[in-house]
Amino acid sequence: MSLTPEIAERIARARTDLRMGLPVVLLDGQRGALVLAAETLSPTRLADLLNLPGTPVLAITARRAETLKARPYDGDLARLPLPADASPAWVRALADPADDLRHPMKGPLIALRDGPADLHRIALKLAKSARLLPAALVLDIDAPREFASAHHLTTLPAGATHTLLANASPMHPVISARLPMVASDAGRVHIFRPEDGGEEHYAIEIGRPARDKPVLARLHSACFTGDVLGSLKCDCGPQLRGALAQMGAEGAGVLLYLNQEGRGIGLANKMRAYSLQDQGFDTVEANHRLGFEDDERDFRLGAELLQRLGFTQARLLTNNPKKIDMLRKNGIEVTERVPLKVGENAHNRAYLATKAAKSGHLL
Ligand SMILES: Nc1nc2c(ncn2[C@@H]2O[C@H](COP(=O)(O)OP(=O)(O)OP(=O)(O)O)[C@@H](O)[C@H]2O)c(=O)[nH]1
Ligand SMILES: [Zn+2]
Repeated sequence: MSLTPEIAERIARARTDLRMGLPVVLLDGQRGALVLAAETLSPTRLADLLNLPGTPVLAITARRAETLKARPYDGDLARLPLPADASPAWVRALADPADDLRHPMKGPLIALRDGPADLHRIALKLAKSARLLPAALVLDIDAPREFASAHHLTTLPAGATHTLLANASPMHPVISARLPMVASDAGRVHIFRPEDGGEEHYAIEIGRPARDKPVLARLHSACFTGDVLGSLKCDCGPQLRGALAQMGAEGAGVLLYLNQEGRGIGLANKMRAYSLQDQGFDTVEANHRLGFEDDERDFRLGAELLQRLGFTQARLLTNNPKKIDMLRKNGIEVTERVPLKVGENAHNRAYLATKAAKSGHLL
């Protein structure tokens, strides 16, 4: 009945469970697996996990496996069996690259070749969507439904979870209100909320842009450090203010403020990436060492929000061709790329050069 949570709602619960260090149970027919996030694993929960029948494995992404010199036999991930005496420090050292340079020899790590990896893949997707380090402990268990019920654990059907995590959740408008800003007196903020319990996103409309003409638009990804603190490590703050100023000067535009902090890895992971950058890695290498792709954002969201606001054509303020491709693939005609070159300084010059060299940004 409708008072029972649907799968998207159970996934939202599962994210919270994993962030608190609780296990969740993935179900696949008669099979099932217990999943715990490596980042939030407590010593007592690890001890109890090791006391269950079977050998838990640590699933890590192929990116993290590359740094650890483990073979990702499953393609996009590697499964590392836990030694019987595995400690929380052992798990932590494999999941978190913070101490890689101080303790470089973690191996040799022998990854599993045989057996299915589908539940491990879902476990990693769940950890990423919970904005945790992408590393998860997975243990196949017998009678998974009974186990989950006895221990009050959230259960998720594997197939449907995989599908839902791969698709952007529908967004719904919540409220909009007028907001006079430095850039324009005629500002309006719209709040959108996804169905899956994820982050809300905002649209800042300047003036009343015509719906039947290309709108001056910006897809801005949240950057707490740049937008709020005035960080000099990136160009986000000046880009945010520059885009709003241009919309104010033209009298019309729409800026989507997408809460995809740190190119979609979350603020804690972005600060982990900054800590690796302090050790000498560039922005792309740091993401890879953490186990992430260079960019984990989903720009389908931008297309959906533009459409919800009634726009089908945009003049896009960006230096990132991937944003243009994604909008075009998702039903928005990008009639023009409007370059947004502001905020270069001595601290972010290398960062901007790396984005141009490795991530395809236009100079
Ligand atoms: N993971 C990670 N994220 C970063 C780093 N520096 C900045 N960011 C994030 O990168 C994103 C920058 O977003 P945008 O400026 O919208 O995107 P862009 O891909 O540079 O494209 P354009 O600015 O449109 O050319 C924000 O979410 C920042 O939080 C970093 O070193 N590592
Ligand atoms: Zn930034």
